[in-house]
Amino acid sequence: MPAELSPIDKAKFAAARCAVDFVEDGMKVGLGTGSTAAWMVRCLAERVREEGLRITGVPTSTRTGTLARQLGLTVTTLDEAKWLDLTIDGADEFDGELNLIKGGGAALLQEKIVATASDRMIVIADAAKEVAQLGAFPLPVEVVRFGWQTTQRLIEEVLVSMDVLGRQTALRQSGEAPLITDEGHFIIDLHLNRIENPRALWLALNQIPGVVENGLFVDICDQVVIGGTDGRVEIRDIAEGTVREQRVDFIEESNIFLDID
Ligand SMILES: O=C[C@H](O)[C@H](O)[C@H](O)COP(=O)(O)O
Repeated sequence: MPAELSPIDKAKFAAARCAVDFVEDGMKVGLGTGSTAAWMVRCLAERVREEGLRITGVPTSTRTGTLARQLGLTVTTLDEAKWLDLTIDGADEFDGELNLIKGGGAALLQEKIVATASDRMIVIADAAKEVAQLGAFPLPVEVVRFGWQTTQRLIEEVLVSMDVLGRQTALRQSGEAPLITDEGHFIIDLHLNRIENPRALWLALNQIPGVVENGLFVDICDQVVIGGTDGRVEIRDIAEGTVREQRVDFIEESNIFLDID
């Protein structure tokens, strides 16, 4: 392993490397977005190269699609694949019930569609992503551009009516301009501090005209794989109620570490 790989990248790699072992020959796999998911795409590509695994990937963003193609993975659209065996993705936060906040990288809409169209969703994360209660990470809400300020006001009204603690909302920027998602929408980030009832908030936000989707994933994730900087990995399964530990080797000669930007 190159010396420049940071401890956090080691943890992300460990989680990703362990999770791709759940992928079997012939599977259709949802490919998440973000820095942890990028490790998963690299690990999957390595398994395809070395073991001749035949898998079809459905990317959840333009950038994941580009990376997957560059690494030689076969990718298709969700409409072509129709239904997936498994989706592996990162998260910004997860709680004890495996509710998630996602969308720090603005890919929440495609991520939620793809994860929902999968038999199973596995989240890969470093330990810092685990929280007792969701909400310290700003909750992203994807909104259509038309009338976005009205939508923002309606979101704030919902937060007041639900007695949510923090109520600051902000249009996400990309440099000087508003960030535009892959689907051509804006993102409004909600700075809430703490979310008492993720399910109620998820449903209430999605009732607002102009809201396309929000980054709360409730009852979608089945398993979380938590990577440690020393290669130790914990696998928690919510349905089975099990916790397992495993160890991942950092293989110095692996090609996987050579194409990191
Ligand atoms: O929109 C982005 C996604 O939801 C990511 O999976 C999430 O932000 C976690 O990203 P990272 O693995 O880079 O922390």
